[in-house]
Amino acid sequence: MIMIDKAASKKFLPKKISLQSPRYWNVLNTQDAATASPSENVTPLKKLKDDLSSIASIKEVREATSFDSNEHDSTVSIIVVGASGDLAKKKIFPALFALYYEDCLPKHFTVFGYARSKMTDAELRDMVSRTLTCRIDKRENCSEKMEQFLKRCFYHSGQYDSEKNFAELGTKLRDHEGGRVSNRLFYLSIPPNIFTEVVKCASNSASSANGWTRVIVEKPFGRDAESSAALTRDLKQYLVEDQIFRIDHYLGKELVENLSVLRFSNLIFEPLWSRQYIRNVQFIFSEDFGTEGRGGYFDNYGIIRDIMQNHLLQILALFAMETPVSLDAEDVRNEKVKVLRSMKPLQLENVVVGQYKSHTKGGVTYPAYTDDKTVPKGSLTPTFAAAALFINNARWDGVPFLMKAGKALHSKIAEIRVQFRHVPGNLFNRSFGTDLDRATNELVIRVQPDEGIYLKINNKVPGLAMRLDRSNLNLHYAARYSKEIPDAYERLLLDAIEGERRLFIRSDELDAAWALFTPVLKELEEKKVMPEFYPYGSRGPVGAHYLAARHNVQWGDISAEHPQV
Ligand SMILES: NC(=O)C1=CN([C@@H]2O[C@H](COP(=O)(O)OP(=O)(O)OC[C@H]3O[C@@H](n4cnc5c(N)ncnc54)[C@H](OP(=O)(O)O)[C@@H]3O)[C@@H](O)[C@H]2O)C=CC1
Ligand SMILES: O=C1O[C@H](COP(=O)(O)O)[C@@H](O)[C@H](O)[C@H]1O
Repeated sequence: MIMIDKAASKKFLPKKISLQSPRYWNVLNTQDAATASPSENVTPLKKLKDDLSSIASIKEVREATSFDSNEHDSTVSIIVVGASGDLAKKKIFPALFALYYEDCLPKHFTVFGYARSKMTDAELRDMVSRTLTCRIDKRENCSEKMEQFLKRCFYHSGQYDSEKNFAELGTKLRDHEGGRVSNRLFYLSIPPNIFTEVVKCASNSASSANGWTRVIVEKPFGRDAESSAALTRDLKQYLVEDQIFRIDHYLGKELVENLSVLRFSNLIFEPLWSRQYIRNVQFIFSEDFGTEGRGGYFDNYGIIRDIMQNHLLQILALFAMETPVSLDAEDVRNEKVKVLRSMKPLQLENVVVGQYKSHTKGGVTYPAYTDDKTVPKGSLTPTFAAAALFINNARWDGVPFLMKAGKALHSKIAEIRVQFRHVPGNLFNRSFGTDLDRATNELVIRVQPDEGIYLKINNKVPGLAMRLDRSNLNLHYAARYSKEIPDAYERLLLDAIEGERRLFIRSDELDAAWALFTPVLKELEEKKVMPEFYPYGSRGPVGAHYLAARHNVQWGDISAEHPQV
């Protein structure tokens, strides 16, 4: 067995990139940055911007600023393991094409699909071509670019536990690398029960001999603290932590990435970001479709593992963390871990679970969760959950952090709602009638769809009377920015290629996340807690409102009107 040479792999571990990445520098080359006010902090970057002022595309910036003098002599091979599957078709190949389209991929790159299905290169290209679209705002040379991209895509059929098949893949990769320094990124887009065998075969028989080898691991990372720790232990027989890129695609979403910018580069928010001014924070995820087609996977996990333990908890950690020492991956992840480890153990009494049932509306009958043939009859798996969490630290003591996630609800939305405290001794109390709660400020960060940030403020209605209403200071992305927002997988794939780990989950973060949810998940299962049934397409179980009310909270999305321009 050829173990990964840890010394060698360390040697090829990437440089610290973070804000040093040319991609991040390029931000300052945009029209918006040109309007940034001068400050000491900006000076070195401004200088860089000036130096780069004649450079137009991201690719040119990458080339002009490359730290790596060997970049032109090195190759990157991206191996999509499970290439015949849903995620590969839906997200990974389209994201790779988008990066190619934007000239963000290295000069020498190759994409290899790997799966058991028999396919020729041409058949893979045909499959991939059906999934590709061009940017809405930039359709020039689209078909030409697609053709060029597809020429870089290849396929190798093999078993997931066959070192021989991976060695064959390795040989093909070597042929394509043509003697250059070889860097290899394996994307495990396969069911989790085969992660370890694939990593074993890939590392033993197809890892790079002279460059880096990285592995992107899709969720789920286990289904509780023990299985997650076992998975990490198993992977670490073949990889060092720095080679493992645990993906949580919510961290790649534009508005989630913007959270730190909003907090740490605007003086007006950070001083308010604590128990002193914030009454509660809400993390809301809802989908207007059920688990159709994924019931088999979902029934073993449920909504708490599928959405809360990872996507929503990651957002919470970013929201609540202290200011990191820097934006380097380790500094940011250190702060996130501290938040997760400061959380009060989640009690069953602070959790509500639900499951959707069939509902007929406008002559259309929508199925119940258990109507899916891949779901066992009588399954108690929650398709909805709400939870009240608390952070036992000086900044957040006593502030309820509410989460709500559900499938087959009335809308598709993901948002963060920050409800501020009442204005003490408010002079305008009488102008609001009796519902003072409605007069508190609320900051809404709409992660998707129709990205935006708006702040609900009280405002005088123009006229001779002293009448107040609630209005929105509204940053609506579609109106403000003409550029299309990249898909989360684009950002994360590019980060993995560049060795930027900030948006990937470190093993101690994962342990802390599971430590928080595992006891309550076990209790739900052991006690066979009955989910509250809610009709497909509804707003979910009323239990979620009682839970919020017990913590003096009203869900902000209930009466929400979503402002646009
Ligand atoms: N689909 C999605 O939207 C999301 C998926 N994920 C995660 O990404 C990974 C891939 O997801 P997805 O593409 O939906 O998965 P699929 O079920 O489509 O599986 C991907 C490929 O793996 C192979 N495969 C499937 N089942 C097995 C099995 N039991 N044993 C061995 N090989 C198998 C198949 O390829 P072949 O038969 O050709 O070898 C299949 O095409 C999973 O870990 C999933 O949890 C995460 C977030 C969202
Ligand atoms: O990880 C998952 O995310 C999707 C939702 O992702 P989005 O980017 O479309 O919001 C969810 O549907 C799926 O159940 C879950 O596994």
